Amino acid sequence: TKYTVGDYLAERLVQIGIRHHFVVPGDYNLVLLDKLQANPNLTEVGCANELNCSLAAEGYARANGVSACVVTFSVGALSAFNGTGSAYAENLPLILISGSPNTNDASQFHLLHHTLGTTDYSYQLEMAKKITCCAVAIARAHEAPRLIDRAIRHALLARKPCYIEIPTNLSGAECVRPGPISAVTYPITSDKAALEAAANCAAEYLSGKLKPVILVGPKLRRAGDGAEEALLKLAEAMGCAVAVQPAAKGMFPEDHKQFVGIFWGTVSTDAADSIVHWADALLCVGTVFTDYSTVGWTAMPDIPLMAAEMDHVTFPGAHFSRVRLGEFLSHLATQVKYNNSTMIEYNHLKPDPVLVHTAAPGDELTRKEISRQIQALLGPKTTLFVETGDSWFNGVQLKLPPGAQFEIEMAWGHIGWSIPAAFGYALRHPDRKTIVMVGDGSFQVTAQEVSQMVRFNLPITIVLINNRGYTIEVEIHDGSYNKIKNWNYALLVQAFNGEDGNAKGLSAKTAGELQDAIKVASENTQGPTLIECSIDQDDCSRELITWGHFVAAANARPPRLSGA
Ligand SMILES: C/C(NCc1cnc(C)nc1N)=C(/S)[C@H](O)COP(=O)(O)OP(=O)(O)O
Ligand SMILES: [Mg+2]
Repeated sequence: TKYTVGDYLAERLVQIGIRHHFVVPGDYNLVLLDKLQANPNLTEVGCANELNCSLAAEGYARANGVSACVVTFSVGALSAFNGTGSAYAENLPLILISGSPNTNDASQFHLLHHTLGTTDYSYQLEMAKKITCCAVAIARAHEAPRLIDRAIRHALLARKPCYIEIPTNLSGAECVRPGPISAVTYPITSDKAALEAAANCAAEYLSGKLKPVILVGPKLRRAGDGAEEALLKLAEAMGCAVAVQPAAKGMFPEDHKQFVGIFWGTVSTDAADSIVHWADALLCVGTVFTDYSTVGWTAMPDIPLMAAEMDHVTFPGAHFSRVRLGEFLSHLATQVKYNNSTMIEYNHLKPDPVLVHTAAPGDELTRKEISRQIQALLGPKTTLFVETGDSWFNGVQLKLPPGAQFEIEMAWGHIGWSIPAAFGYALRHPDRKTIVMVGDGSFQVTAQEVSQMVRFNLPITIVLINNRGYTIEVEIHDGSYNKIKNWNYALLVQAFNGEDGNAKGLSAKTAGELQDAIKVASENTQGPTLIECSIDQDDCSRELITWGHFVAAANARPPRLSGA
């Protein structure tokens, strides 16, 4: 049989480490789906809609490093653009692949289904260019190898999504076999001279400081190439305090003696903000300072920052290009002087462990009791997904034991992300126990994907916190729009079982009922277990209220008058 464009794409996806591809079929991509399915190393994963499909691919990329989402033209792709936006904001190489019209239609001025009803079908590619690092449309089969390789290479290098558009009559067209995958995957290494100079200059800069602190951000993990291990080496070579941004929780071991907590301004944990504000040098590694991570700009560090990024390093008086993060951190670790002044100070100021109250079984369920019981679930093989909402704050406060992982979507912040994303992640990590903390409002956005967890028998535990509405929004700015129709969430999940599923849907109103439900969940190894936890609608974290206050203030800044 002939080797085709679809076979080429399938082989490239497998060569870069993809084993599952997320799809919603449509008549523009059916031949392509056949070709992908024909590759024995790919498992096709159907999703209920393209928003969830793209978010499942986003979650898969967190586990696998790269992912693929295959949709049909326009009606599919425009929804998948949302998960693609998430991959862009969260620095994940998601490969968005869309079927498109037959190559003969444009020149015949045909009006087509699934389009805007004009004869110009180029709008999708133009839109994709804005939300990916590389967007290509294959017009003739012989261009496919060059364009597919280019898009995938850009995505892997930039840790950003890419877009590949394949006309419905080209997926089955003849194509040559791919060349060595190294041409697509080989990274751009540091320039040797720049690496040397950057490490020496940085060591010099730090040696002139009395109180250096390391602040870890979410791009540390996204940089790959051993950056997390290199950071550990550097931290131990310096002996300084290491604080972590909320979106980077889990990227530095929380049982490490130099871990000083999550730095999130006035809603930091473990007084991390005190030691960050005490520092006279802040080595920011892969950090992202947004309005949300700086609590409405109230927590923007006020000293000049030293920033080690994925491919460059800057600090007062210096900039070094083409210096890869992992290599830079490793090299700097051999040059820096030991200076544990910030750990000495931190050990004076760190707060004593707080006594966590254990509710009696008959006590009405509270947010704190839910957190206490989830804390007890965390272990070396667990991964906790925390959804946008008060789950961010409740999740960030939890302590990660060695090996426990944490996933949050704090840059894009699409409510509902956690359900499809946890599904995609768990497919790639069947060896781990995936737990989701999700609010009622978020769950309503993407609930359908629980049915894929059923289909793939994934024992994901979903802790649904039902506080009757959009509480985070209530705290930022309340209104009638923050009320939602309540569902019977436990019953809904049982409905997803159809005639053969193993999902369990439970509800808990007391501490004892939650304890019992968690036991059922831990024993349900053949499917997802959703536990609906009802709490008072005003039972939210103090951090949410404080953070919401400052974010609302930042949103309310008056427009700058022209010329003012
Ligand atoms: C509506 C919205 N954000 C606005 C928003 C709207 N649409 C999308 C896709 N993403 C968003 N973040 C948010 S955070 C809700 O409070 C979430 O409610 P819920 O899941 O119930 O969590 P909490 O009750 O803890 O807030
Ligand atoms: Mg809610």
